[in-house]
Amino acid sequence: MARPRMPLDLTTTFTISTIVHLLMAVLLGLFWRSARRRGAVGFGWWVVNEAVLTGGALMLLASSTSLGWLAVPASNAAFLAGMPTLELGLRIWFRRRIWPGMAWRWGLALVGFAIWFVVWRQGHDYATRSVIFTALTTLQALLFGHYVLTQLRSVDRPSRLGLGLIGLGAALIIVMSLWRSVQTWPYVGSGLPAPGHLLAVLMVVNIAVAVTRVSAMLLMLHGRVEARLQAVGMELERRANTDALTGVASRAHFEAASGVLLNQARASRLPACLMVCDMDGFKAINDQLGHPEGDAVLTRFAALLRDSLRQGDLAGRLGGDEFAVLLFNCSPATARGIGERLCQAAGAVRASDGRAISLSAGLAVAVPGEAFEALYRRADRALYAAKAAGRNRIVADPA
Ligand SMILES: Nc1nc2c(ncn2[C@@H]2O[C@H](COP(=O)(O)OP(=O)(O)OP(=O)(O)O)[C@@H](O)[C@H]2O)c(=O)[nH]1
Repeated sequence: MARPRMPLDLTTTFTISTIVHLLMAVLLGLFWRSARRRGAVGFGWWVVNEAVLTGGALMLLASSTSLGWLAVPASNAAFLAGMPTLELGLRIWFRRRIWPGMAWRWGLALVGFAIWFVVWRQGHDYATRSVIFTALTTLQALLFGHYVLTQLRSVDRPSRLGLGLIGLGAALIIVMSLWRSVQTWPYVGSGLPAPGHLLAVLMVVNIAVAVTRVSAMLLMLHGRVEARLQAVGMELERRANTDALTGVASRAHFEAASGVLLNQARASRLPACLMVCDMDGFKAINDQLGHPEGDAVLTRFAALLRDSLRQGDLAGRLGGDEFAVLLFNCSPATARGIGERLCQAAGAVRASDGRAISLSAGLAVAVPGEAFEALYRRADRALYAAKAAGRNRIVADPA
């Protein structure tokens, strides 16, 4: 058989390979430093993965030196460990179980290496070892690709995009390994070196896979950071909208949301009422039993208020012991009934010394097109009328 032309020799191939993996490892390492602060657990394993592959490529370079006896098996071990390390990173990243799924992966890497080692020790040539190696890599890539596919369903964009890219990398490895086997097969047992065009294509695919994988990881990291920022934003919004002590709407949120509900009521010609209520003699609870007990009574009352409302109604704390409820799609008669039941139920809220609380409430029915401020003024006037009439009652604004 004629010796084929060699456009690319082994040393150049391994040198390029080492540089590519080293660059990727450094790039990922830099991102990892910032990702760690944001809690991107698992990302570090991808840096390790790239470092292992760099080590593998470096040892391949050294295989033509006197260190060859150590470098050749060590580099093959590194490449066989590459795929399971990447999957380990993914599993930690997505907080998935590591065992028993990983046992198969590491088992295959170990057994595969043992087979390759025996073949190498028996003195078989490069082409024979290469065919065995590509068969093992194909199997590893198939298992890894299957894992990536099972994860695709359970993650959101852009993690899905990242996983898709990683899956593409695995598919590239499978196609390449099969092609490499077909190309190398005629040389098995011939003792000839690998054909040059094979090395060139391998190199290009190697670079493509490395770049694909690193881009995928960065994309996924970006997705994680975005998701965290979104969660933090939502939490901040929730805190701003909620009264910290009682858990009902804060004053600002109650006013804004009431404005929206009143507009909706007007547009759909539905009745809406505002009820403002204030505990009677609350100051005495604070003065006699202490501020913390006052807080506890406020919290208990707010829970009762939330439980007494229908879906679609809005409860808020306007300040101190004053609460308000916007009753949406609620007739004046129903609103009055709700208010009376609430005043009655308030008696079940007791302070630590056993005293029951009572409630005064003012009710105003929204005039279509009326602004929240005007409606509130009328409900507040009714509340004062309830206080003036002896407390523990509900008074409706006559307008
Ligand atoms: N424990 C507690 N007390 C508060 C809080 N905010 C305001 N207060 C107190 O609540 C009390 C409100 O008292 P008022 O509603 O004016 O008076 P009251 O004793 O309920 O009397 P009437 O409303 O006239 O029946 C004041 O003493 C405030 O200091 C709070 O977050 N926690």
